[in-house]
Amino acid sequence: MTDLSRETHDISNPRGPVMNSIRIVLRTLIDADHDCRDFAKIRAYNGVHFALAALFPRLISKRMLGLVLLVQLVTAHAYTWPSSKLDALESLRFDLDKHAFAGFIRPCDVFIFSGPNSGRSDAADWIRNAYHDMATHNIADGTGGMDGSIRFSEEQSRPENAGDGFSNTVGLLFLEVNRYISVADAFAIGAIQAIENCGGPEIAFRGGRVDATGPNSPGVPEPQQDLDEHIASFARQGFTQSEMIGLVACGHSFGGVQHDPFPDIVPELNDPNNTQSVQHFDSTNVHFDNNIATEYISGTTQNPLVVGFNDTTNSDKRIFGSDGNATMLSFANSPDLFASTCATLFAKMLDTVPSGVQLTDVIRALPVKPDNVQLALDGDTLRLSGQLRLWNTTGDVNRTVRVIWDDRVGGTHNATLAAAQVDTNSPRTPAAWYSFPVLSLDAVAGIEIMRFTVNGKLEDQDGVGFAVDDRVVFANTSCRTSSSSNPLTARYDVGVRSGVNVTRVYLEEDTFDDIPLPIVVKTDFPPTQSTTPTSAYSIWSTDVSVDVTSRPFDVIQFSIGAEIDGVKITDNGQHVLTALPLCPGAT
Ligand code: HEM
Repeated sequence: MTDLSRETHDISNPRGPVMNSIRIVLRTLIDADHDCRDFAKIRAYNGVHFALAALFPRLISKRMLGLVLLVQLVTAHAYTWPSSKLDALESLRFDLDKHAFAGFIRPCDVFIFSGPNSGRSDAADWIRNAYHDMATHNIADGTGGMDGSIRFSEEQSRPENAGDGFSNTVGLLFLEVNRYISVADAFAIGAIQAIENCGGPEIAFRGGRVDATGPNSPGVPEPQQDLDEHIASFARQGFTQSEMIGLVACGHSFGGVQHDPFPDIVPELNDPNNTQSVQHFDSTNVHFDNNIATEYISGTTQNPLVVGFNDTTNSDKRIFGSDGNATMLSFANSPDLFASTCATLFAKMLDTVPSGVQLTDVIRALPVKPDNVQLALDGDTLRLSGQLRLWNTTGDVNRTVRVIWDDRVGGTHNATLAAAQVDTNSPRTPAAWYSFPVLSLDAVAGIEIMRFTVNGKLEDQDGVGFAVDDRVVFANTSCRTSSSSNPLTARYDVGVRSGVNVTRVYLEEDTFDDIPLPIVVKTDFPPTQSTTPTSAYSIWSTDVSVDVTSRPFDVIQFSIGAEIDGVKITDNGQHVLTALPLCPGAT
């Protein structure tokens, strides 16, 4: 029997209650490197061709350039499902309703750390959090940037990071961190969702930020610094003076300055509708709009960094006025210009990463996306379950959606999906969800590829299809070996397809190390085929025992991983231990 509590790193309560709660969220690892597209290579390839074309126009045919352009267009718009990392990033980026953090920014004035009327909002905290994470960047030496370093208490305790907005943000956004979603990617998506969900423009998102393992050098601008210091600070971060004006105005479309961390800027307001005494930057502090500029230009602004009683800390006044108000005037005159400028600047801010970090292309929503597709072995049958998302589609009771799948022996089968729900709450784009019926597949025939039809129109990823891996699957004979609540004990069974070169099978448990960074703890299955083999699969089994004394809030769940021909795969499943049935005879 494998004692997971001993095999696991000692992660018991490394960072207090927040870390305890984040460990509830368990998902999958960087092992999925086999299915990550190599964007670096594609970009390098394209770059070389364009450079050659510029130098030797006759050598590179128009046709070839057209091909390169096409490759760029395609890679900028979609990726091929499945890709564990891109699927997870795409989901967090677009499926707001599927993720816990939607409730923290919807409606936009939610501030879950206090009752209503606090004057604060999670949305404003998340935007400021992203800026302060990025603002340590040094364009000269490539250090700092969006790398999640603001999660370290050493960084949070610096005067430049005054207030509890960062610890609040880290606590909430860590809920979405896992082997596929770095802390910094979660911070970036959190800021994007806050902005888009609260009236802001659509912001291009690239994934792949790499988390720092310790705090960065200080470098976030502070209000008492003078204009030259701010221009120099933004230049060090990689922003021109006019970009500085824009980015500050865009960020300060949300939130305000609190009395508590900034008593020299904002007095106690003694307002029951603003219990944390926040003097807001504009009159629409939980909504993105150009009021930050119109109120500034019209002279009605109450922005505490413009009309604060202490002129030393009126940094927005100095910054906004540093080009004779030209930029702010243009923003005041055009909400569209303000929105498009902010979309560009926010994206630049979020894409400012330490040198060497290679971000993906902009991640766009897949028009047709299977979700949570799972296979489970049940005797001689494979049970296929899952969902399908149709993007940018409203509910239509008359729509017929079918799944078609090819098995391994030349057969083709199909079934109709049931309409499940329509998400209309995404900031802009509705999505219709469909559920697979319980599908029983002959285990010997297995499954290779799915396709879908929507009202008869074929959706098959341009002929590639949607691949399903039936080589190593969870087996429904898995069960709890005792009803004890501590330790929790179970036997996990996995079906390994006959004839497949499987060198290793293991349970994966997503958790965090002491840094904290997401890790996957693996528990190997002994390479024996102990229980009755089905005609198509042999069964590998392992016992687990988990001492939950130090992790009372954790959901103990595992995914199934394996190495086949030296390549790691995972089912990305969430096989919850307490959801397993009791084994026959167990008490
Ligand atoms: C010279 C540059 C900047 C200075 C001196 C500055 C200063 C400040 C100060 C003193 C606060 C009050 C914080 C609190 O009370 O908790 C604040 C809030 C905020 N800042 Fe800035 N800021 C700057 C640039 C930016 C930028 C570039 C962004 C984003 C793009 C940004 C986004 C925010 C947001 C969203 C808040 C509101 C936070 C909340 O209400 O919880 N700031 N800023």
